[in-house]
Formats: sequence, structure tokens, C-alpha cells
Amino acid sequence: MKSLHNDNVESTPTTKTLEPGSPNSRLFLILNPVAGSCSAERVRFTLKQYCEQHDVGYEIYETTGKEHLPSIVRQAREEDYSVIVAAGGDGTASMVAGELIHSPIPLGIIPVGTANLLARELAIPLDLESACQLVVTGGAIRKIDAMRVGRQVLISHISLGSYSRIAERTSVEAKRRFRQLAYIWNGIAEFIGTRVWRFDLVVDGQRQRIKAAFIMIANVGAMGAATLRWGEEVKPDDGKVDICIVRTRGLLHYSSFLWHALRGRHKESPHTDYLWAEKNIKVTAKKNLPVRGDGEIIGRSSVEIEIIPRAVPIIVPAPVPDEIAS
Ligand SMILES: Nc1ncnc2c1ncn2[C@@H]1O[C@H](COP(=O)(O)OP(=O)(O)OP(=O)(O)O)[C@@H](O)[C@H]1O
Repeated sequence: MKSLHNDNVESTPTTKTLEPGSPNSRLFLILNPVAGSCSAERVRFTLKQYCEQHDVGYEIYETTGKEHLPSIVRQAREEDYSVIVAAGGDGTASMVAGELIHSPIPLGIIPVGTANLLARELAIPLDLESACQLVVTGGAIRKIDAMRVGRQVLISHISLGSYSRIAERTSVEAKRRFRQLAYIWNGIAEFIGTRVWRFDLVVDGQRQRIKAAFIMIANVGAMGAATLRWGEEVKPDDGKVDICIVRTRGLLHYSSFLWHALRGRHKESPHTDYLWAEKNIKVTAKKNLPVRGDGEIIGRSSVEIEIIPRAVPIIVPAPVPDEIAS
């Protein structure tokens, strides 16, 4: 079997097992050194500190972008790590999550990506120290729904239309330099346009033809800007996936859509329709549009999604007991 170790591995051997409420005993970290404005060195240093403090063994795999990440995760799973951690953005988290479906080994997230939508949704701390502490000392486990597309698994969003075109225009270099501003800049150009596209949409076997600026298939509500969400009822662990059909044309419509979203009254927006699916979704665009999944371009024009309810166990902060909160 190919070794999991790469040139930049740091490890300490221990044999403890994960016990709820006690520190995780053996941790495997997958670190994307080019995610967001990540400093791989700082992530290594901070994680090392917490691991040593809590007597937790760890190993770090730094991604190159060329490896088959699912195989790396599969091998770590077989080697009995108590927790597998993704340090990166939503793309890295979903690639790791795909191999942890219905697994007893939870996914920890150190959100050092650009948007970090999944972490925001699950209240996983965005500061490096607190995120490292959480994955090392453990918290609560939340099992979230997953979306299978071919051999790939996605956990946050899949979109086609203007929204996916923005991702296609935004380079890795721009994301690294300007973070979310890179998306906003490219978004303005797309949103002042008035284009809509024809789609064929099949939701749990029900087929319809629609015209829309974009279709957002959301398992996670967070849009990534302020408190904006894709819908009033989008939850990552409710066993269903929401479909937001945005029929906006031009800046005025988008402003109205955002105004309703800001007030949490999405359904009152005259430019959006909402559906939800429990089993599967198929979208086919009549034009050659990119399909965006968890921040990456995953295909063109068509996507078929199988929903896997409450599939991926993720470490989240433990709920604060009422008496402490008050
Ligand atoms: N060493 C590397 N060099 C270049 N690309 C890499 C490397 N490691 C991973 N990648 C690529 O990084 C992408 C995943 O990035 P990720 O989603 O983690 O960060 P992000 O895009 O900055 O954040 P977000 O998705 O939250 O906006 C994948 O396309 C992967 O192939």
C-alpha cells in the first residue's frame, strides 16, 4: 500500500482512541497550502501546539492539487485515525467529506479557505487557534446531508447560471489576493447583465421547464456575505436539499432579491421560487453553462444529484447549556 506520508509530514505515534468529551487521540490533517490566504506554516505550528498540549498524535498531509485526495482519505480511514481534519476551503472539506459518508470517523474542519461557507454554517470558529482547539479537543458531532454527483460528493452548494459563471471567471490567484472581494468584483459584471437561461429541472421525479438567471441547489444556507442566506429553511442536516430558482434580470431585480434575503423573507421575493428535494435532482441547461459545486467547477451544462441524508459526521462546537448561556 502506498505510504500516506509525504515530504512535509510531521507525526507522533499514539494508540489512544476517540472518546466523547475527551481529546481525540490520533488526528490526520489534510492541509491545502494554497486555500484562501492560508499560511501552511502557521496552521502546522498552531495544530502542533494544541496536539502536544493535549497529548494527541497527529500526521499532516499537504496537498499538491494533483493527487487523488479520496484515496489519501480512504487510506487514513483504514489506518484508524480517530479524526480526519481538512484545513482549507469548502473544496477541500467536501473532497475529504466524500470519503467519510456513514463513517464512524468524524471530519474536523480548520477553515482557512476563501469563503468557508460550511464552517460558517456550522458555527465552526474561523480563527485558527479556536478551530485547531476544536478539532483536537472535540466538541459535538453533527451529521450533515451530502449530495453525490457521479463519483464526487458535495456538501454545500451546486449552481448553474450567472452564479457559476462568476466562479469560472475568478482565478485562484485573485481569490488568494483579494479573498471574497474577487468574487464580488466578478459578480458585479455578471449581475448587471440581464441574461436568463432555459433549464430542464427534475426534482424527485417531477419535471419542469424553467427560465432563470441561476439555479442554486443549497444544502447550506450561508451565502458567504454578512448574514445573507439562500433561503429561510435551508439546513444542512434536515434530510433534504433546497432549490432556489433565481429569475432576476439586472441590478434592480438583484437588489430586490438581496433586500428580501437580508430580512429573511426570501419567499416574498417576486424573483425567486423555492423547491426542495429528498431523493434526487437533475438539471440540464440548454446553453453550455459551468456547473459549480462547493466552490469548484465540476462540470458543464448538466448535473445529476443523489441526496444522501445525514451522511457526514462533522465536529462542531458543543452546544452551550441554557444555564451557562443565560
Ligand atoms: N498545492 C496546491 N497547489 C495548487 N492547487 C491546489 C493545491 N492543493 C490543493 N489545490 C486545489 O485547491 C482547490 C480547493 O481549494 P479550497 O476550496 O480548499 O480553497 P478556496 O477555494 O480558497 O476556498 P473556498 O472553497 O472556501 O472558497 C482544489 O481545486 C485543489 O485541487
